[in-house]
Amino acid sequence: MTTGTCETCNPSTCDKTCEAKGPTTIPPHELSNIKRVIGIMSGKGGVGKSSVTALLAVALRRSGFEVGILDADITGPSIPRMFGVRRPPEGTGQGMIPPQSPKGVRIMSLNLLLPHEDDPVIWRGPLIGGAIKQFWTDVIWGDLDFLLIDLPPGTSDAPLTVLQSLPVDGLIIVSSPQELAQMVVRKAVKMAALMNVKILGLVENMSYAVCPDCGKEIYIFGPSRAEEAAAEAGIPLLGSLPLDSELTSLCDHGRVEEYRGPLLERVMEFVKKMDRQE
Ligand SMILES: Nc1ncnc2c1ncn2[C@@H]1O[C@H](COP(=O)(O)OP(=O)(O)OP(=O)(O)O)[C@@H](O)[C@H]1O
Repeated sequence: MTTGTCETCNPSTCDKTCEAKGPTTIPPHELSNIKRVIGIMSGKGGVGKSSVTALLAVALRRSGFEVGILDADITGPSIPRMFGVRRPPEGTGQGMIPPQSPKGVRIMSLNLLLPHEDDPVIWRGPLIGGAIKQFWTDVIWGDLDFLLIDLPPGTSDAPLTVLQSLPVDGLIIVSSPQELAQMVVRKAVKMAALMNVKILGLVENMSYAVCPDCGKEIYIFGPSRAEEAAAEAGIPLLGSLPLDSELTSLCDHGRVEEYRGPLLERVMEFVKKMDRQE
């Protein structure tokens, strides 16, 4: 790899540990003033990465922060649906103004540009990477305290584009209690290390269910491995989240901002832990 051109670099074989990463990050739109960029990543699909992104946005917004979500999960976008946002961004001569959720979270997702929400996006890697970069360079995010990036699962082209081209301040890794998910956490952690991106911590989602009658915690997928997985990967554990069918239902109906259940308090705690790390 030569300094300044890490676009085509393979970080797992590059011996320079991405020292070119700094110079190649691209500037945001000139009318965007973003204080912190946080990526939400998972080693594998379906562990609740988008739900954790949405809850983080809700928690931050309720704490009075200006928040945006860049949905980089181009082929499987779910953020607009969770927030009930269908309006496309407003195009101006200068760029795109992202639509806002009812509570004021600014959202940009490819789904907002498609004629129908269920139209598939059958794109190859370079096109996907190009779209993600445009959501950074061509979207007028305005003044944001936090831009959350919902990354596609795994360690493929799209997360690589984000980590190489956008100035990500920290990553949150979402996992579920199954052993397989732990193995892929280690992959995600190694990728972040290769890209020199700080990991803010691990969140174990769907860790347990709470019995509605007696309040007992039931470990459906077996005992939580969150502490063990975080220690093994050498990253802080932000916490474990229970299963809550109210969250599923509100996400399905575009009303995640109305959620007031137990996961939100936990996510508020992550936010405080993240702040203490700064
Ligand atoms: N803690 C939870 N309690 C109840 N339902 C949950 C929880 N976390 C996620 N879900 C539900 O599980 C499903 C998958 O979640 P989500 O879309 O957030 O996963 P993901 O990891 O982003 O998936 P993908 O890999 O497709 O991007 C959704 O229907 C969501 O509402």
